[in-house]
Amino acid sequence: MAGFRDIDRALFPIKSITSVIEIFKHHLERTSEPDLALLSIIVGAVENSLTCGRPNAPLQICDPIESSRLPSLEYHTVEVLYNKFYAIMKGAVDVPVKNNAKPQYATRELVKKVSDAVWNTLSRSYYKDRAHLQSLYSYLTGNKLDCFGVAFAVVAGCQALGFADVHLALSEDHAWVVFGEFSTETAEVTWHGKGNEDKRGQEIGKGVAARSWLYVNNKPVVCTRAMEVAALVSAINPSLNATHDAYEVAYLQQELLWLLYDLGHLTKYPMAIGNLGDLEEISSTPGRIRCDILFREAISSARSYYDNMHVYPYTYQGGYFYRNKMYKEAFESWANASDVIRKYNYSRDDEEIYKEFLEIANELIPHIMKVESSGFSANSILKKPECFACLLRFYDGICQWEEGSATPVLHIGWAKPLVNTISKFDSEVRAQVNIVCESNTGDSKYDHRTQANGNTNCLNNNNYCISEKENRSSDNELIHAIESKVISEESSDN
Ligand SMILES: CC1(C)CN=C(N2CCN(c3ncnc4sc(CCF)cc34)CC2)S1
Repeated sequence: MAGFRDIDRALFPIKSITSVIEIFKHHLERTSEPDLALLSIIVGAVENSLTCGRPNAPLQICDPIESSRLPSLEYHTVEVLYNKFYAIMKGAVDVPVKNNAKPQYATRELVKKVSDAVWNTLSRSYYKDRAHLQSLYSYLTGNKLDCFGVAFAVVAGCQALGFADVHLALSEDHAWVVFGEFSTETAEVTWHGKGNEDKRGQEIGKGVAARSWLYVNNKPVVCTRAMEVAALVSAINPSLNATHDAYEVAYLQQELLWLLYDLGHLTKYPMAIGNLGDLEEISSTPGRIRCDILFREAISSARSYYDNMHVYPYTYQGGYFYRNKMYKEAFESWANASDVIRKYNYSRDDEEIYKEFLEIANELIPHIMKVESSGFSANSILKKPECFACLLRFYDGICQWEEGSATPVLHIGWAKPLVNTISKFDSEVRAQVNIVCESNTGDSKYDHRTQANGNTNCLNNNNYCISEKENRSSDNELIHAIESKVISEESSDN
């Protein structure tokens, strides 16, 4: 088999987390390209045995990493699964072999056939959002995959068939493939969300779909083979249940992410850096950079390589500040996240990021206001105009997200916490927020019609800009405008 080399064989049977890391090291450092199917089967087997295993297995008191509760993973077990995967792929596509030379680039037809091969071997009905359905181990032993897992399996299948041009493309909530001589062809290979007809085989949205956050304005993470390994490592799920993680699985994920980080394979992968930051916040690795630095690196990666069109790097950072009671900094991260989403039109495929902003606006910020207004301190954020400015920028971004969208974002549930939050700042604090107006900046999302008022709403920390024509001279008018929206909606609701 392509995947198995003597060195791999020598590392079996796998009895420890350390030997899994050795196999990844070998594939990443000493092979032309890492074998996605082999690595996914191995981590899937390890994750399965430590998170879905027998609940009352005798808890051995032992070194959790060297001789963990891991039942030893035999070479034969992995070999059988690997051969099964290869047979499914080989059977699905009779790769035309002309004068013994297989075509070197994949075609849309081939990609669709591989996607069909995976699709048609999945269980008829299962809970798609369940944990531990992301690996080829889950696919080959249980015929179950989540939506990311299907996309990954297609790329691993194309690799097994010898098509080195097929790569995984990742947005913040969807996955597809790129292929062809210049990686310019794109194809849907999996489903997205609930109750949506899948678009498998079609190229990625050019039209109105392209303006939605789901396709990140055509700035997806286009993976190399090593970044595909980073994606399968990011998809490792250490959850034992709703409240506990299997610490050996979390340790394995953290060590593998550091290995990929040191080899430079996370440089263009903001979410993987963010995942590593989350793991480091829980349990920091001695001698490694701090988690807050990692969150900053994720943001600069998104700004450098993806035109700052990704939201999650700012919500990784905002979540960290919030958990560590650094509320002023959290407001700034969330305002920066809002500056990203304002550039998009809201579409019904964007539920995940909608829920993210809803939780920030209606749970996290109100919680901060509650704790800040209970204790009296001169250092309170309620005394800081820059905090008020960040909040206005945060809300303004969501308002602009809604503007020009076919689907509304805001409803009465948003307005009450919003008014409640804004009115916690005294007028002399609010008055210190400098309201200035700037002209239209950057290419507008209103597909190049000038906006009704000819200006873009924009705001940075020390000035809040509203469109001149509306010219709300003070934010009191803003509050009255919002309150009147609340009242009018309440009356229409009754
Ligand atoms: C700030 C947060 C709420 C914390 N975790 C977040 N995520 C957890 C990890 N996520 C991811 N991490 C690595 N790679 C990918 S590719 C992808 C789209 C489906 F394929 C998601 C995702 C998604 C985002 S965002």
